[in-house]
Amino acid sequence: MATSPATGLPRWEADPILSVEHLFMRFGGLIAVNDLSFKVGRGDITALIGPNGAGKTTVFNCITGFYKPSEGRLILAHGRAPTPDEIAEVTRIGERALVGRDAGVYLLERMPDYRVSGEAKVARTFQNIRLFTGMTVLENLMVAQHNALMAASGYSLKGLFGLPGWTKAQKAATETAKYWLDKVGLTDRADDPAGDLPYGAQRRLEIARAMCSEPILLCLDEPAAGLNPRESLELNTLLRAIRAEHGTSILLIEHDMSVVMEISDHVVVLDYGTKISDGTPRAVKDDPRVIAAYLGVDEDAVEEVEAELHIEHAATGAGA
Ligand SMILES: Nc1ncnc2c1ncn2[C@@H]1O[C@H](COP(=O)(O)OP(=O)(O)OP(=O)(O)O)[C@@H](O)[C@H]1O
Repeated sequence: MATSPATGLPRWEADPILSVEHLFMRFGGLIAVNDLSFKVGRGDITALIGPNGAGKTTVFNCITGFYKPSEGRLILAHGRAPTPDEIAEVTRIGERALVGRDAGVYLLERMPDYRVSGEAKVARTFQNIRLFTGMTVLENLMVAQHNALMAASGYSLKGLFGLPGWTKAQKAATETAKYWLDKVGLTDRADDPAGDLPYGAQRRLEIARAMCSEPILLCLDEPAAGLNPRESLELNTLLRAIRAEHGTSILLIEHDMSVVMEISDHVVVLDYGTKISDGTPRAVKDDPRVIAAYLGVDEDAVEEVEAELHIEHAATGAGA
């Protein structure tokens, strides 16, 4: 387990980059997220797991500003860990962030999605791939840097006249795009439409696109979905490299247990919107509540139930 040398505590307790506090998300009468609290350690790979409909994507949507939570606080820390006084201060004054010289505290529940990505530096990918399929692979990575390029243009016509600040920013954006193309093994496909890439390559391109915005926290919604075993292994290597070489903290939703158990430092388990377990992969795997809710459904048991259902369907003439 990754622990803090100073305190011996797990990193997510000693130095959280994200603290989710008493998060609720209600859709009419449905409570999709129910008083959820957990922490994401700086530099950790944290997995959010749970059965279908447990509320994982809703949590992501709250963190990344796509949903405004019904209740709760989402504290993102830049630089050193903020003190409780700093957190209390930004909460009290009603601002979305308090940014000092060596630290910044961002309250994500107060920010729309474009500020979460642009200011708080939280990037995400989606369960269903959302690339610009008609644009080339390289263009997808340049579009991801639109914010930086617009800032360099002074939101004016500087770009059209090729002024030095703009030209420099454009060169830097191209270099960043080339770097990530190389990292995800897509340099030779740079000029092909993104929609022509095989599925696994599109998933890697999505991660590269998210990394072009230089996030401090990368949120990945089922990055291994639809990947074959070789591609899953490559994904593990890529995520480890992102963490090791860029110090980016990673929060991922994943159903593929080989990915979760292999690369996570910390696993948080949801069931019906409530946290049922939180700890190291090993601790969570052995937790009876998790076994009961999720991991414990072994294939034999599933097959038995399915067989029974088929017999019932046949007897009643119902179902396919
Ligand atoms: N926009 C919405 N409006 C109404 N209900 C919603 C909305 N988004 C999610 N839900 C409901 O909230 C619950 C949690 O859904 P969510 O997609 O977060 O689960 P999940 O754990 O990500 O599931 P999966 O693993 O299947 O993707 C579900 O009952 C879902 O139907």
